[in-house]
Amino acid sequence: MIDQLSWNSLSYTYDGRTTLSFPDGVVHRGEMIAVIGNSGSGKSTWMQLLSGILAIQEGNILYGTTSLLRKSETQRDKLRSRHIGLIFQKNHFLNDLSVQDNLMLPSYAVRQKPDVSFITEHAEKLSVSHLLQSKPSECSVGELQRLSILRTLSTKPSFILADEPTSALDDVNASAILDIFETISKEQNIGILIVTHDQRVKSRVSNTIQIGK
Ligand SMILES: Nc1ncnc2c1ncn2[C@@H]1O[C@H](COP(=O)(O)OP(=O)(O)OP(=O)(O)O)[C@@H](O)[C@H]1O
Repeated sequence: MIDQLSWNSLSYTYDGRTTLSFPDGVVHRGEMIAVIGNSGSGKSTWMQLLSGILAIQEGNILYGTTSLLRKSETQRDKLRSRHIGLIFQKNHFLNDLSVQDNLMLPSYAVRQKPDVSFITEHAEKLSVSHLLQSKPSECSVGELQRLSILRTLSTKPSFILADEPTSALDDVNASAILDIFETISKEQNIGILIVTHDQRVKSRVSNTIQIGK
């Protein structure tokens, strides 16, 4: 378990040309923050750095007191799977499998036995328990977004990094997703970082980090 995620003096250069610099930040478990920036400002790059998908070029990232600096890709993958849950804008579900089987895949990926009672209990809380035997293709966009939150929760992360989780949703569904994040952060003491250009998120978080101008 780690209590905080922090990063400092972070910058990243693509092809020796485009240099992106990021403001320093720290997020604690139980907090919910927004990372806001215009298109092209570097939000995806920042998210990939924080989650260890990209290697650090400049600066440092700490999971608790463990630095990602000079860690191999395999070491970063391990740290990510232990501490971080990722939610992407496009939900990647396998349509040949039931929703429930999809929800169990992350546990198999880290060689753990899926916690079926956790999935059942949280499916109830997220109002998706009636979908567990359905195919992902039979679910709505809002339902898939709630299912992807459940899939991430099943790995019991300390922090969740969510990429534009509300941008494709109408006001009602966006508000429902933000309600769920708020409950998760409080009840399960998870730090939630929402990467977005959706201004609706700003009023719902305790802190906003602006990337770019
Ligand atoms: N693989 C890459 N190679 C070269 N340049 C890249 C690469 N990925 C991103 N960039 C550049 O880095 C800058 C930031 O891109 P990034 O995708 O991080 O921004 P973003 O804020 O997530 O944008 P959006 O909101 O449009 O998804 C852009 O100018 C982009 O063209």
